[in-house]
Amino acid sequence: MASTSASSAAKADQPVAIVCVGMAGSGKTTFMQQINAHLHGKKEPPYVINLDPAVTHSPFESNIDIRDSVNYKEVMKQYNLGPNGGILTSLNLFATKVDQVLGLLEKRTAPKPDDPTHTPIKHILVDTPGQIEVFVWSASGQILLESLASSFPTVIAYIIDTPRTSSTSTFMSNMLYACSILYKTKLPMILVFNKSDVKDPAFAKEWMTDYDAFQAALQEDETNNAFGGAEGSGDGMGSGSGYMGSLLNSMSLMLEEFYAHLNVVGVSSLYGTGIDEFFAAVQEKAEEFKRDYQPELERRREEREENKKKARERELNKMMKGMSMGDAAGDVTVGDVNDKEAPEPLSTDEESSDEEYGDDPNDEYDREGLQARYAAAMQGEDDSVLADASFAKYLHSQR
Ligand SMILES: Nc1nc2c(ncn2[C@@H]2O[C@H](COP(=O)(O)OP(=O)(O)OP(=O)(O)O)[C@@H](O)[C@H]2O)c(=O)[nH]1
Repeated sequence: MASTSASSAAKADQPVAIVCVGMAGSGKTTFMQQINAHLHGKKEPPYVINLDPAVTHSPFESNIDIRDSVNYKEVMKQYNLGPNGGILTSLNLFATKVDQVLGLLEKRTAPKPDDPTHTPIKHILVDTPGQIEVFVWSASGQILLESLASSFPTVIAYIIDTPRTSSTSTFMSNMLYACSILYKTKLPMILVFNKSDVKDPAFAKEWMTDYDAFQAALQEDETNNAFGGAEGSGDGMGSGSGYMGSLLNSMSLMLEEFYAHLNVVGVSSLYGTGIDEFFAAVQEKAEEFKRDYQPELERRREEREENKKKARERELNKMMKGMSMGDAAGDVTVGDVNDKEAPEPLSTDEESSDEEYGDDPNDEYDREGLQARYAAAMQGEDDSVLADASFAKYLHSQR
């Protein structure tokens, strides 16, 4: 599959995958809705994937929705998890279906030269959970992103709440967060300063390009005691200890190199301003992906192939150990991934209940059979085992 993906990724007319990440309240959903509407308005409907299992109401339709495959509330109940654990485990379960997701994507985005009425898909929009770390720092988030990037030019859009980023300290916190996402995902990134109707993001662009301007703002924040804190607030001196100032100062120097790799756009998702600039940045980053990121991805993939056999063995052993611990996890199953345009519904795995393991409690889930099916699945011959309850139990035991 890797070589197919690699060669397909090299095609020039491929759609660009835009993965939207942003903190809760940054306006990620409104932004997604706006770019979706913008593309529909241009008669270039995108392919939309929702990876947020906990979202209760979405103002736009998704072609693939994690909620159709994983029941987040059931996951929380069965595994006795809180909201974040529920999102993480739902993503883990969904990641086992990544091959189906890619299969659908490749099918839907394939050119149809024989059909003159066919509108080619130019953009794939991916919505992610507001708990950024659950997506960016989880193994499943990594699997989903890497799989996407192995088939399509992929760009991260980091949505920032501009009014809440206007002080030097919140700005720097956000930049460090963006920096960590960039280094974790190793994908080109666009900083989307949202809510430009409330606060003009010009200040942020200036701080990112003009060191002196950031210094001046820092000085002002210090003078106004914007950093507060024990030393600064109660001594009547009117300014902080200087610790925050010097920390922010050093960080701004350090981040100069990082800023050079970013595109910055100001948008108002509410009023639709800045969306054209955003898509221009997407185009630029997609080119950058093909030029700079793709060779690195290929190199990493080859490196992984080298170690794959050993890793398979290790994982298999770990899985066997995990399952013989007598895990009492429930019967949560992951439904097959289907999309809204699929002509015929795919079968679900609802039947993959405990009878998969046999009635004999000493059977240890039919180790040999499972081992063989797992090995087959790892070779890409059969992915159905990844969705059954055995694997759900394994995932649970690995949390
Ligand atoms: N003024 C203004 N408000 C906005 C803009 N974009 C989003 N909002 C508002 O910001 C709030 C949060 O927006 P959402 O789109 O729900 O944000 P989110 O990041 O998806 O939040 P979660 O769903 O909690 O992850 C809503 O009240 C939006 O109306 C904008 O460009 N300008």
